[in-house]
Amino acid sequence: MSRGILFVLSGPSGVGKGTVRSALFERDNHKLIYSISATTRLPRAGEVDGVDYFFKTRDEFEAMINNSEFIEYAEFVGNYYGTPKKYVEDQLAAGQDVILEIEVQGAAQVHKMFTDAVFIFLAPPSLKELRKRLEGRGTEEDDVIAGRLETAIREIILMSEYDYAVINDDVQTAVDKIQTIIQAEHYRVKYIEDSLKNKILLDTLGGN
Ligand SMILES: Nc1ncnc2c1ncn2[C@@H]1O[C@H](COP(=O)(O)OP(=O)(O)OP(=O)(O)O)[C@@H](O)[C@H]1O
Ligand SMILES: Nc1nc2c(ncn2[C@@H]2O[C@H](COP(=O)(O)O)[C@@H](O)[C@H]2O)c(=O)[nH]1
Repeated sequence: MSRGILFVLSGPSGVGKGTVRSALFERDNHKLIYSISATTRLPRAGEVDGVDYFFKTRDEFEAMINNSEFIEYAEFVGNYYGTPKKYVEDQLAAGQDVILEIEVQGAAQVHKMFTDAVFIFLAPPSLKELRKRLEGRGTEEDDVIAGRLETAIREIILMSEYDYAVINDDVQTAVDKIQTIIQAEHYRVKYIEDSLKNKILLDTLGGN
């Protein structure tokens, strides 16, 4: 069985990564597995431990860092965020595609470790629209929104390091594009089974 493909969806806070991922999963019949991150951020209203995030204290998170339990982790506007290693590695080994929804420092760490991973940058149509989305979500105080917008400028500059860039103007259009990327990645020559290559060659030589 061939390994699954690791997809990394990154982009500034508030661009719509979670919204686009949920819409993608509604269409995808869960062929793609979402990796739930750990964070020291406090849960927002309605967020559930083990569904949205694994919510940790700073001490718990730092113990996980010391035990090498993360593929990557980063500090983002005052909180830790990280991707638990075991779940992702188990799913990939079982042939499942996995998607990470993470900020850019973490994506850069994944890039070093997983050379076959596919990196998609979700971009806002403009910084003005990004601010509108962050304010409209209403989950952060003004000072945190300001910190996230300041970070967004540095993140958008890094877009050129990614394999693909998708502008999230309209959610369904962004999902169409990401679905196309996922499908295309499966047609890479390196994923064609040797048995299929042999069959093509043998059929040709047999003259049938
Ligand atoms: N294409 C879009 N057009 C208009 N609003 C959008 C669009 N996509 C997402 N939104 C809205 O923008 C806000 C932020 O979206 P979302 O929470 O999915 O962003 P995010 O990138 O996952 O944020 P974070 O990184 O902070 O978790 C939400 O209120 C969402 O409804
Ligand atoms: N490097 C990582 N970044 C992560 C991870 N999980 C989420 N994130 C990103 O953090 C910011 C803030 O998230 P929020 O839920 O507080 O709005 C956002 O860009 C997320 O994508 C992770 O495991 N590693």
